[in-house]
Amino acid sequence: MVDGDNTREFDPDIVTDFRERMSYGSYLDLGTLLSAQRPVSRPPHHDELLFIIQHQTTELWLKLVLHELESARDLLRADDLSPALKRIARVKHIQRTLTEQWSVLATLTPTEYAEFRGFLGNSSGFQSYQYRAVEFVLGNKNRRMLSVFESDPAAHALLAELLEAPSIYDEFLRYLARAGFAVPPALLERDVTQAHVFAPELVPVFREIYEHAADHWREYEACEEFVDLEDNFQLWRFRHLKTVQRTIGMKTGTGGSTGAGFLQKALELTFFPELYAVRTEIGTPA
Ligand code: HEM
Ligand SMILES: N[C@@H](CC(=O)c1ccccc1NC=O)C(=O)O
Repeated sequence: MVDGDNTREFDPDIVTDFRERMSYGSYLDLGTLLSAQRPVSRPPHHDELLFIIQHQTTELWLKLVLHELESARDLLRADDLSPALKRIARVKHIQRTLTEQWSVLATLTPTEYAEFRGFLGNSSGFQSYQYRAVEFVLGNKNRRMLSVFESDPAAHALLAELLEAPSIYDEFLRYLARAGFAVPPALLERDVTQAHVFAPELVPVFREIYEHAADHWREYEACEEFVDLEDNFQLWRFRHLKTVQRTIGMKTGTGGSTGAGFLQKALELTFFPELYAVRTEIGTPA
């Protein structure tokens, strides 16, 4: 119960002396985290803090997404399907948060944004290496993207490593092959530095899994998790496009692209096309 003055008494053992103890702020390195919001507009524009924090929180969540997806990929390689699915389940929640978060930035009006946009120079989300890393881990490889990071050796090295490594989908297909499914050998030996392209010969493998789900329950669940991942990723892209349209209309992007038109084309990129193609065939004669 609280006192009549609507304050709460400290419990007797509440710790208040942190001279020699780890505190909340020191554990989380809040000094570093909370000094990293440095508006560039002059005089500082009120809304630039929103813009910075929206991006920084996205980057923090992307860091965790990458951590979980790389781990899920490695677990698949080790035939540890259940823990891999646990990782993916977490990623899905983060994706939902990231998609929901667009509503905060949508409170930035076109007029407000135009007042500080000029200070952003050529910086753009196109240069987010973590976003690109997530695309690579999911299998949408594109060597050209590395050129953006020539001046950032650490980012370049990470992307180069992920470009050369099998994606989470490559590892899933290899897992299925080891489990006895007739995954086309060409897919297992493909050049993993290239984007995965639709392979019609893979669709019958998924058809078998979906039409005999009771016999392949774990694989069936895994397939649906992958579809959820792609679905969520596309929802984020769509919300980005819609936010861009309402904020800068058809203006060209600070990164040098045509802007909304360029982002629209990203909606046609696909990570796991065979998992969508199988839907057309389910329940039709073989
Ligand atoms: C008012 C808000 C925003 C506007 C007007 C905007 C605009 C744009 C535009 C025009 C592009 C195309 C590249 C270019 O020429 O610049 C782009 C790309 C991108 N933006 Fe944003 N953006 C906004 C917010 C965000 C936020 C909050 C994020 C989160 C990190 C983000 C991440 C990205 C990414 C990852 C790309 C590359 C997409 C791709 O390659 O398909 N953007 N943005
Ligand atoms: N490309 C955006 C600028 C922008 O949104 C941005 C600028 C710096 C850092 C991140 C950004 N976010 C997404 O592109 C524009 O053309 O207005």
